Amino acid sequence: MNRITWSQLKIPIKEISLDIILPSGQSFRWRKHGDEWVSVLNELIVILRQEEDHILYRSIPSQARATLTTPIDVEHVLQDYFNTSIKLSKLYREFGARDRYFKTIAPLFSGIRILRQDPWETLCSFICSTNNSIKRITQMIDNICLTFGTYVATYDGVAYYTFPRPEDLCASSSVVQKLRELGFGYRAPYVYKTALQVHEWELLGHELSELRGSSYEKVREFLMELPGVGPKVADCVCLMAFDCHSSVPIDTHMWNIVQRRYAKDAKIRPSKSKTLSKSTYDDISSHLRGLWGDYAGWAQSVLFISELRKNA
Ligand SMILES: Nc1nc2[nH]c(O)nc2c(=O)[nH]1
Repeated sequence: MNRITWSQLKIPIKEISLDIILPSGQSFRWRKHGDEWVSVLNELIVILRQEEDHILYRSIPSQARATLTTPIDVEHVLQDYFNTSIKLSKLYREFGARDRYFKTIAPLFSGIRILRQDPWETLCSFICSTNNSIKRITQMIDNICLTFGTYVATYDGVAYYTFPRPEDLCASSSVVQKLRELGFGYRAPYVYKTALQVHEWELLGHELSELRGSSYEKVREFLMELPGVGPKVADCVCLMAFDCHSSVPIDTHMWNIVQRRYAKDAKIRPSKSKTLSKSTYDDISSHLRGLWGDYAGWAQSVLFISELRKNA
């Protein structure tokens, strides 16, 4: 019997649709149990249930933390994670006024917002995302948490773990072999070497989150120095963890949309190739940034998800 009480986060469904956002490739750690979404944030199991005018939430602290005195302000954690200070209906109106195609798509996909995720978890997850499906990435992320993370608690018969920190993933080079066994393939050494570099940077007294507030160009340049991080991975991480709201990632879904809808205006020649040259990538990305403005990455997400669902 579960006696944890529910609290309310005041945000209507048109501002946030959990059923659209949480399984759509921004985070790979949310699980649906009946009508509840469950994950781990800040070492807490967080349980969400969407209602028309608000989200109901409750949490279970990690067993290791249960005896600590300062309780975590879960409402604040969720407001931060869901970027609730950003008003989505206003953004949708602005995108619609700038872009006729967006205006036709938007009514079918309301409530799509960008999550503000932990930088390390996002970086590591998107290194795993190259040439990969959401289902497989989710499986890999489950495996890495189970093997290298710390146990939080069990809810509804499922054990939840934290996402491993960089130091957990670079303790020894045998990590690479273990990651390969967990299905990471050629991405295994990238995860290990990136963990090593980030950990060394942390030992110098830095943390990834200190890059929040830096320009998009600076954050992107930093990320692209890391093993396994190309333009698309860097742009996703910029957008979903570093507050670079104008970042526009271009993958095969976006490339398909661009060829159908934006190629003429962006002066992009159609191509059957699935891979983009650096200059085509940059041209498309900066054209869409110019079209949609400072929150271009939020508009990208609506179109990305519309294409994802079309191909599902
Ligand atoms: N909103 C977006 N989510 C994504 N997941 C993923 O793998 N790529 C993307 C993306 O471009 N946008």
